[in-house]
Amino acid sequence: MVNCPKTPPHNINTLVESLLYLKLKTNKCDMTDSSIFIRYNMECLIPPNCSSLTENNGVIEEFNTFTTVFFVQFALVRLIKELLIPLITPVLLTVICCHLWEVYNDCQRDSKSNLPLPPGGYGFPVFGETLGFLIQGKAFFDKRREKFGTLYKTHLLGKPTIRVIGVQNVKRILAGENDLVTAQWPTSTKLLLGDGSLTGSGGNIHNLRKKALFKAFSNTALEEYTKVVQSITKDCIEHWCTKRNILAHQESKSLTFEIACRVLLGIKMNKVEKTELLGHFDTFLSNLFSLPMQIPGLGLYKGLKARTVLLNKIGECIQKKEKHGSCDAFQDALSLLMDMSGTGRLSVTEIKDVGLELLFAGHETTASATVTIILQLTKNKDVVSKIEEELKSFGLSQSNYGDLNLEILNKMKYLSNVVKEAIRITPPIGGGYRKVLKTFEIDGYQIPEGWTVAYSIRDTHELGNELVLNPDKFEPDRWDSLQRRDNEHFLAFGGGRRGCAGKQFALLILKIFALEIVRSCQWTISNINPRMKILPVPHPADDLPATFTRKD
Ligand code: HEM
Repeated sequence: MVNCPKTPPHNINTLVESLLYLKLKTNKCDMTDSSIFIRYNMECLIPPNCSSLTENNGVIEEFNTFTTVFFVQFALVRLIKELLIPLITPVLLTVICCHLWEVYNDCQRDSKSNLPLPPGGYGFPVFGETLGFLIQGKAFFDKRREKFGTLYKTHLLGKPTIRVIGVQNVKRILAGENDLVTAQWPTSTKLLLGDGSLTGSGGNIHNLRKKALFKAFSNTALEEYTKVVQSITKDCIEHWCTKRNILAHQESKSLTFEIACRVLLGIKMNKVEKTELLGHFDTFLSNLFSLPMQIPGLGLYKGLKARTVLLNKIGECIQKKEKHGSCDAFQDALSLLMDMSGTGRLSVTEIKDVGLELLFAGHETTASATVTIILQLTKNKDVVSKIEEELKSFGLSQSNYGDLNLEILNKMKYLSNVVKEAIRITPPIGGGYRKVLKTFEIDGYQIPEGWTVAYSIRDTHELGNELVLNPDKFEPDRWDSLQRRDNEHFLAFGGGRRGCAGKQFALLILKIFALEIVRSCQWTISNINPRMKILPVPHPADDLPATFTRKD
């Protein structure tokens, strides 16, 4: 028999301790013999007036169950202490923080308004739903549209944001510039485009800068640009046919970058210079929507470095023009802007920022649209045939036909419809951001002062309406019947005071591109339903491998 401790154990812990102590320290007790083990414990536990252990088999059995329960409990307590608490605590803390984050953001509503905030959520503290947006792209917005409808709250790029979809509501925001809303791009976009840009300005300053741009996109200027755009496009398509196998998206970017550099800034480059500059531009563009933190290695930091290189290049162009004038037979947009600065309207810093903005606004957007044109013409052979017919009717089917001009291009209605339908079905710019100047109401919800409102072109076009039926179908002919009610369903160029400054120039580039590929080459695409990425502009994830050959 083992000596009992002087005082019998009173509770679970002491009992377990004594059992373990026994197990580990005394060799007198054979642990495989449970009866000795139980007997020892019973002797320690049973009250002194209890007769003999052997006479209390029922008690022993009861105690047997009792110790089993103890051990199970003991194991459970250890499991909870050592495994679950370290795991559960962070999850619990995250849930609490997210809840507080929701409450904090909801408190930013306009308390003077009785209207509720739209449905939706703000994601994780500080980051909001930005990471989901950057990682999932279009699927992020699709899921929310499905869940919350055409008006919802979110937290993007450091700001509580309300996303608005639908022609009428979007038009209300576009028309409300300077009254209900003002331009508000994410901090990263603002820093990268600069204070001197149109995007970064509001009120009178914005009006002045925009007026200065009118001259760069007047009909006279566009007529001059037509020849240059056509010549660059023809050379480029010729090069595609010689090369045969191309990555259509990469090549389109190279084409529109060359057009933008040449026509907008008057920069002529060799292949090496172009590749180098395009590399900087890609870095600049891919970081336009990044977290607002200037930390080495992060997007914004890289984007700002690329911006410096690009601004230096534009600065060189300005200096050259100041010394030697324009080296081209035509006046590029930068020269026209510099003319305006002669009258004291734009400073050199503004011209540089606007120059960079034009390069940004005019090159990726049109590259995205040219890829859509290639893709849609591949899928819709009947559309190609109709363009060919129209070219024939204008006597333009031969690829060696001389210079195009603005008048002919404007007369080609079917070609215009094709271009328009391409940017309806895949709008190069998905939408815009604004800051709310005073609280207003949409569909019974408040859009609070100080918040960001993001209007969506892409979702609105995708949804269609009673006039735009079958919105996922590529139907250039739909514009014949809708022509006069254009702005009721076509938002690709935005609208109001902040509508696209380069709209006519963009249409010019795209019409010339569609015309030249249809009349001079044939092509095939290996994957006609590529996965699409939406940032910075929509483009196929595989860059659209294609094979081009000359028609003749
Ligand atoms: C298919 C091609 C293009 C599309 C779909 C497009 C679309 C847009 C949209 C939707 C906006 C308004 C953004 C907002 O509401 O905040 C905009 C603004 C602007 N676009 Fe375009 N754009 C295209 C091509 C161009 C080109 C070629 C240029 C010039 C070279 C250009 C220059 C601008 C400028 C300067 C603004 C700012 C206007 C302002 O803030 O007042 N865009 N564009």
